[in-house]
Amino acid sequence: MTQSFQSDFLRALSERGFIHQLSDADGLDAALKDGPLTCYIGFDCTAPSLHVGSLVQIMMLHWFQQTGNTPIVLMGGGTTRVGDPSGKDESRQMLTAERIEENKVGIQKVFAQFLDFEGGETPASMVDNADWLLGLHYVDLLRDVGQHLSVNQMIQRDAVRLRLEREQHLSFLEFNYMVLQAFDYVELFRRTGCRLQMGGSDQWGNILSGIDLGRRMEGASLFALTTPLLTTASGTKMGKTAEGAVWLDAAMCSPYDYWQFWRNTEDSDVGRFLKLFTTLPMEEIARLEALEGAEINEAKKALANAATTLLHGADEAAKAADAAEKVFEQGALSADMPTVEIASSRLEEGLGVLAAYVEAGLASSNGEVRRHVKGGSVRINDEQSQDERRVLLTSDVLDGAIKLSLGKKKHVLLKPV
Ligand SMILES: Nc1ncnc2c1ncn2[C@@H]1O[C@H](COP(=O)(O)OP(=O)(O)OP(=O)(O)O)[C@@H](O)[C@H]1O
Ligand SMILES: N[C@@H](Cc1ccc(O)cc1)C(=O)O
Repeated sequence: MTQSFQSDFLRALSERGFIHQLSDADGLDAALKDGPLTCYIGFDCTAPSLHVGSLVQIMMLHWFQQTGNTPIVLMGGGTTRVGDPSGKDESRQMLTAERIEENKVGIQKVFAQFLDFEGGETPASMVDNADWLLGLHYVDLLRDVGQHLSVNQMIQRDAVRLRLEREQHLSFLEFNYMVLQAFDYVELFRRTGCRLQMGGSDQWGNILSGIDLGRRMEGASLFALTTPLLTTASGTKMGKTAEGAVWLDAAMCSPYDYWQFWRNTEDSDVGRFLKLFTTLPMEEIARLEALEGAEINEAKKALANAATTLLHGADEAAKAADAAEKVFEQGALSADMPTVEIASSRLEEGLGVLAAYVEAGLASSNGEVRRHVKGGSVRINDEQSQDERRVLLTSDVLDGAIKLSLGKKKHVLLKPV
C-alpha cells in the first residue's frame, strides 16, 4: 500500500510493508491523528510459544505504542477451546483446558520484550477472553448476539466458504468461532473503547464480523487492519520451516539458532525483513538494502543482530554473532576442510540432501544418508536437518560454499562453480 497517511502509525506501517487490507483507511487515519487510539490483536494458545509469523503482529503492536497509542494483547484462553478454522483445511485437534493454560503461560512471556506494560502514558495491557467467554449462557448469547448476525454473511467469509466449496467438514463448533471473536471485539470496545483490531490476512473475515456486530449492538465505528501472511522468497509460509516453526521462546529455539535463521535469509527477502522485523531507521535499511553481491552478507548480519537483540537482548545477540563468526572462521581457515566443487546449475535446480552427501563423499549411499538424517547427525550450515527431502538451493550458499557436516568431526564445503 503506497497511500500517503497523516498519522504516524499508518505511515510507519505503510513504509515498512505491514499493510495488506484496511477497512476504512481515511477514517482510521483521521481517528489516529485525532488522539490516542486503543487496538488489540488476539493470539490463541495453540502452542507453548509464538513463532516468527506471529512476530509480524507483535511488531505492529510495538509500533502502535511507539506512535502514542494503547495496545492490548488478547490471549485466546476461551477461543482456543473452540479453534479457529481460518486458513485451515481440517478441524484442529481439541486441546484440554490444562494444555491451553500451559500454552498461555508460555506465550505471554514474550510480549514484555516488545511492549511497555508499566510506564508511559499509553501502557500496554493483556487480557484473556476466557474471562468473559466462559461465563456466557447459550440462550442469552443467541438472543443478544445471534439476532444481529446474518448466517448468509457468515457463510460468505473465507473460513467457512472455502470449506463448503471444497466439501470439507466444518463442525458447528468451528462455525461459531467467528461469533466469539466478533463478541470479543464488541466486549473490548465496551470495556476500553478499543476501535481497531489487527491480525494476519487470514483474520480478515473474523475481524469484519466484529465490526458488523459492533455497529449493530453499539452503533460503534470500528476498524480492521491486516498484514500479509508472510512467506519466504521460496514460497513457504513463514513460521514453519522443514524442521518446524522458528519459535520465539529461547527454550525452543536458542538465540544462536534464531540468529542463524535471520543470517540465512534469502537475498530477495533481506529488505522486506529488515523493515518488518527490526526497528532500524528507514535510511539505514535503504543503505543495507542497496548492498549487492558478497556485501549483502553485511545486511544479513545487521538483520540477525537487530532481530535477535529485540527478542533476546543485546548480550545474547552479540554472543550468537560471535559464535557464528568462529564457526565460519574455522571453516574458512581450516586447510584440511575438504572442498568439493559442484556446478552452480545443480543448486539452481535444487540438489537433494541425499545426493549432496553422497557426492561430497560423506556417505556411500542414499540409504546411509537417510539413516544419518534420522539419527540427527546431518547438519547443513551448522543447522541440524531432519528432513530427508531437504533440497539445497543457491540461497543456502554462505560466503561461497555450503557447509555439510556429519556428526561433530566430518565437514565438507560444497562449492558452486
Ligand atoms: N506467517 C504469518 N505471517 C503473518 N501473520 C501471521 C503468520 N502466522 C500467524 N500470523 C498471525 O499471527 C496472529 C496470531 O496467530 P497465531 O499465533 O494463532 O498463529 P498461527 O500460526 O496462525 O497459529 P495456528 O497455526 O495455531 O493457527 C494472527 O493474527 C495470525 O494471522
Ligand atoms: N483467531 C485468532 C486469534 C484471536 C482470538 C480471539 C480474538 O478476539 C482475536 C484473535 C487466531 O487464530 O490467530
